Amino acid sequence: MSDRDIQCPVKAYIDGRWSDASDGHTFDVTNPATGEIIATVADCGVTETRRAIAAAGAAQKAWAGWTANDRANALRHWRDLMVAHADRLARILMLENGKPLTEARGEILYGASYLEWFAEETRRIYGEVIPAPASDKRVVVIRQPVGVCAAITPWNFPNAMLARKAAAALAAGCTLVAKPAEDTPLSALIMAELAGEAGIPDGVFNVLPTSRPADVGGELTSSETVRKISFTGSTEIGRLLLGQAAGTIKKVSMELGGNAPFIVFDDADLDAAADGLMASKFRNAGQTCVCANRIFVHAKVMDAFAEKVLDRVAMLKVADGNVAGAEIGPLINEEAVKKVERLVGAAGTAGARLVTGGQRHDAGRLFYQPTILSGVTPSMDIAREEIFGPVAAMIAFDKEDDVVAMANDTPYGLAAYAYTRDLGRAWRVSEALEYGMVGINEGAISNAAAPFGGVKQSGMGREGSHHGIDDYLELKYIMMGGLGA
Ligand SMILES: NC(=O)c1ccc[n+]([C@@H]2O[C@H](COP(=O)([O-])OP(=O)(O)OC[C@H]3O[C@@H](n4cnc5c(N)ncnc54)[C@H](O)[C@@H]3O)[C@@H](O)[C@H]2O)c1
Ligand SMILES: O=C[C@H](O)CS(=O)(=O)O
Repeated sequence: MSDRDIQCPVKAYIDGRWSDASDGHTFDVTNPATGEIIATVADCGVTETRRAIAAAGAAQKAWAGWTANDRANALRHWRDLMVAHADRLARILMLENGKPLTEARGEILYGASYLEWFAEETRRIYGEVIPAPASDKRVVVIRQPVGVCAAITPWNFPNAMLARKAAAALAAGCTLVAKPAEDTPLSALIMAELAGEAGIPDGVFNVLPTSRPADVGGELTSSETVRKISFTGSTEIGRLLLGQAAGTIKKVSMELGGNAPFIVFDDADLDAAADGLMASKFRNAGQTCVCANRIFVHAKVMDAFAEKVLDRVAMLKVADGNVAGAEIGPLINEEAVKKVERLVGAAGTAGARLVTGGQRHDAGRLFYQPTILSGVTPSMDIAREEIFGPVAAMIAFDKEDDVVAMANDTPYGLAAYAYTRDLGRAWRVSEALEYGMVGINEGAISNAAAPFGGVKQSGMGREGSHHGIDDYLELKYIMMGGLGA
C-alpha cells in the first residue's frame, strides 16, 4: 500500500458534513521521513471559518441541553472508537508527523485518555448553595458552558493536543471549531470522522484544515460568536493570538513553549536519572514542550552520569517510523533541522564539547543524530532557546542554590525535573522551581488526571485533571428574593 492509500478524510468537517474549500484551494501533506506527498487536503479560508463558527453557534444550546449522562456516553463512545481504531489512527499520525509507530499508538491512547477523563468530569459540574444575607433570600451559584470555542493545535501531538481540548470543551457543553497544524491535519480529520460515528451532533465538533493559519486564526479570534480561544503552540504565536483575542475579550487558554531544566544532584540514583532523561529528552525526537532542554549535572557525578547517558544514546534506533524498533524519527521539516544545526554549531563555537552525534542522520533528509554536548553554559543559545530536537545539552553545577537560580533564569515555566534521594532537597527544589509542573525522580509526567500547564511565558490555564473543565465554564450567581412567608 502506498502512502497515498491512507484511507483518511481530506475535506473540512463542518456541521457534520465533509466540505471542500469554496475557492477549491488544496494543500499537500507530506511524510517527513520520506518527503512523499501522502494526501491533498481542502485548504480552508475565511468563508469556511465563518461557516464553521455559525454551525457551532447553532448547535451549542442544544448540545448544552443534553443531560450530563448523555454527553458522557457520547464522549465515552468517541473514546471507544479511537481505541478500537488505534492502529489505523497511529499509522496516519506516523505518516504525517514522522514519530515511530509505537509512539504514535501511544499518543492515540493518550488522547483517548482525555476523552475518558472528561466523559466522567461532565457528570461532576457541580454548583453551590451559599448562606443568604437575609431570611427571605436564597443564593446559588451554577456553572454554565462558555459557548462556542476555538482550538488551535500544534503538529507535535496532532491527536492528543486536540483531544485534550475537545474533551474538556464538549464535556462542559461547549461546541468547538478546531484548526490543526498545516503539517499534520489528518489526525484531526479522522478524529472528526469518529466523532460523527460516536453520535456527536452536527456542528458540535468542526475541523478546518488549512495552509493559511493567519486567515483562519484571524477570523476565529475576531468573531463575536467565539467566546474562547484554546491554543497550544509556540510562545510567539500565543502572544499574537492573545493580542487578537483581546479585541473581543475572549477567554483564553495558552499552552506554550518550554525550556525544561533537568537537574541531577550528587546523591541521585544515576541509572534512574539516565533512564528518566531518555524518557524526557528523546520522546518524539526531542520535539515536545516538556522535553529536558538544559541538563544540569552536579560536577561530582558528571562523568559517571554522562557515560550512562552515552551508553543509552548509542543504543537508540534512528529510522522511519514504519521500521520495527524505530525510536527516533525525523524532525518535522527543514526549518526544524536547520534550527537544531544552528544551536549545535553555535554551542561548539562557544566552547561546548561534542560527545556524540552533531549532524544529520543518513536515515533521511530530516533525520538528526541523537546528540550529547558537554561543557554547555547557561549563556549559550542552546540553553536559552527551546531546542526541539534530539540534543542533550549538559551543564555542570556545584551548589543547590546556584542550580535553582540557573533553572529559573528563563522566560519559560512549563516543566522541570530533579533527581535526588534527599527528601528535604526534593521539597525545597520542587517549591523553589518556577514551573507549572515538576517531576522528582520522574522524567515522564504527562497524564490526564494531572493539571498540565505552565507559568510565566509558558502560558495560562490548565488542561486535564478536574481543573481542566473550569476553563470551559462560566460561574453564574443567582440571588432569589421575595421568599418571605
Ligand atoms: N505547552 C504545551 O502543551 C505545548 C504542547 C505542544 C507544543 N508546544 C509548543 O509548540 C511549539 C511547536 O509547535 P508548532 O511549531 O506547531 O508551534 P506554532 O506556534 O508554530 O503553531 C501552532 C499552531 O498555531 C498555528 N498558527 C501559526 N501561526 C498562526 C497565526 N498567525 N494565527 C493563527 N494560528 C497560527 C499553526 O498553524 C499551528 O496550528 C513549541 O514551542 C512547543 O513547545 C507546547
Ligand atoms: O509537547 C507537549 C505536549 O503537551 C506533550 S505531552 O502532553 O507531554 O505528551
